[in-house]
Amino acid sequence: MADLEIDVVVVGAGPAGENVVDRVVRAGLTCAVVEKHLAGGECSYYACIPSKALLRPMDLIGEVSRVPGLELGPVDASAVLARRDEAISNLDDGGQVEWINKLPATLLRGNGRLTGEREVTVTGADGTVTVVRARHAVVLATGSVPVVPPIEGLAEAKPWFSRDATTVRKVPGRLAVLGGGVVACEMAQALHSLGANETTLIVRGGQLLGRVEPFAGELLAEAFSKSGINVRLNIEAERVERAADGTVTVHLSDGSIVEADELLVATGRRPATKDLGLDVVGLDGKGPVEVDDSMRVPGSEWLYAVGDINGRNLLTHMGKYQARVCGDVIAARAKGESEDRSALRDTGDGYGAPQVVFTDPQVSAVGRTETAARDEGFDVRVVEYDMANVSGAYLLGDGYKGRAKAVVDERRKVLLGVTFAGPGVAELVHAATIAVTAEVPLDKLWHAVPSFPTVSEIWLRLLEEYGL
Ligand SMILES: Cc1cc2nc3c(=O)[nH]c(=O)nc-3n(C[C@H](O)[C@H](O)[C@H](O)COP(=O)(O)OP(=O)(O)OC[C@H]3O[C@@H](n4cnc5c(N)ncnc54)[C@H](O)[C@@H]3O)c2cc1C
Ligand SMILES: NC(=O)c1ccc[n+]([C@@H]2O[C@H](COP(=O)([O-])OP(=O)(O)OC[C@H]3O[C@@H](n4cnc5c(N)ncnc54)[C@H](O)[C@@H]3O)[C@@H](O)[C@H]2O)c1
Repeated sequence: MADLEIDVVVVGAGPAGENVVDRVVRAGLTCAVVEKHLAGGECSYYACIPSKALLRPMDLIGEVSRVPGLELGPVDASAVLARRDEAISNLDDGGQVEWINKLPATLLRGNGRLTGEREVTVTGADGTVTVVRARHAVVLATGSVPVVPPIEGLAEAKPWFSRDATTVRKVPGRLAVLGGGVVACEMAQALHSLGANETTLIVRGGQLLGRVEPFAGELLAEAFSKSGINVRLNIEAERVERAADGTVTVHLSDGSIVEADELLVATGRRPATKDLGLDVVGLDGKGPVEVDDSMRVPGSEWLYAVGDINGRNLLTHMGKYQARVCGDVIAARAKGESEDRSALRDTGDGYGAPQVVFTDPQVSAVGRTETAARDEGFDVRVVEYDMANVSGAYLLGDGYKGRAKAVVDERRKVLLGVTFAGPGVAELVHAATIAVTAEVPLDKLWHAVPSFPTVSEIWLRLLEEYGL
């Protein structure tokens, strides 16, 4: 016998979970959301928001240093950390709780676990157990957790993970970072700008940001080295130890060592499926929870998964997009409505989600890289352009360095992917997202005239390079 019967139960109140709640309640269904920590999830308190708050001063330092006549004062790290604290509401989720209550939806504090068909058992911090039964759907939105690589001595050395870096109280003078992906690059640069004077990245692969076009990683590596961040490529960490005085020593595969006050491990994330009761639906919980394009677990009539847990794209905006699809699908199915609407299927993940890396230079990209497009068998043509030659970019500051690359499907004359690297390119990517997802033919794109003198004139230059 359930303690609570409700239309929809969502496990995890991160951005993905909260958006499902929003959509199903708007559609007139009742909903309970289970959260074991803070309503708002990783993104609001430990990931996107604090990291971007810590990166913003570095962005401005870059801007100011590129314009003659402006003077850069010393960075007051404590003021930056205070603004970060404000941005994460001092780890208080009161605002989110109020929002959930107002929807209205029911927030159940505690650990959620599948315990039967359409059934979630919530165990509160005080041991209280509540059994909730969903009439229509259970949605898993528990996010992801950092991967801990199997390196000798690593766990004993008590390394930092992304949460420690984003909620930092005292910036370490010497920082070692394991990994060369997004978290590693963003947090290395943020902490370096706030006083981590000796920062070293230990990167297994041959480039930073291994999933984007190589030129973007190269531009970033160049900027890192110019600012004094040490990048060690093609190298493995073999052993880690922490001495009594707190110094962490990382022993590398070439016999050298890196000494630091803290070691940040940023080697990817895995879906948060531990103790979620996935065996109830015959899943082993070893990888992401696979879903179809309606976000439902194949073979189940009632179980859905959105956000990081399904492994499609570990990005807040894509988790929220999946949540909109999922919430609307659940509502349509509950009401017996037709599902013949494009908004009821996730196609956005398939095109390749847009992503911005908030480093200096920023990197923004959408769609396929050249390599991915070729591997998929497209008839590819590539155009590239040096963004320093765009008037709008030149006016942003002296020595502007940036590059853009477009991957064209020659058969259909549409864009398959676009990548920008350079200061301020975050805001360029949405135009690219529209062009790529809407498959705008290049000869139509030609008539979308960018304003002068904006950096957006890069679009004109790319099309001219193409031959229009
Ligand atoms: C340092 C860092 C920076 C990032 N920056 C960006 C960025 O700038 N832009 C971007 O798009 N993405 C960014 N990301 C990725 C982004 O944070 C995630 O994609 C996003 O948080 C995923 O949302 P989610 O709702 O799936 O999961 P989460 O945000 O992880 O939320 C899951 C929630 O479920 C709860 N939960 C877990 N298990 C249970 C359970 N059994 N019972 C009850 N509750 C449970 C958790 O406590 C949590 O609140 C960043 C990630 C990191 C690590
Ligand atoms: N601005 C943003 O949108 C943003 C910012 C931060 C994080 N995120 C998301 O969070 C997710 C996690 O980020 P991340 O940087 O942890 O993962 P990632 O997958 O981007 O990078 C992981 C890095 O660790 C390396 N690595 C993996 N195993 C290793 C090992 N055993 N030893 C040494 N190196 C190893 C990889 O080669 C890679 O360089 C990403 O998928 C990203 O989408 C997004």
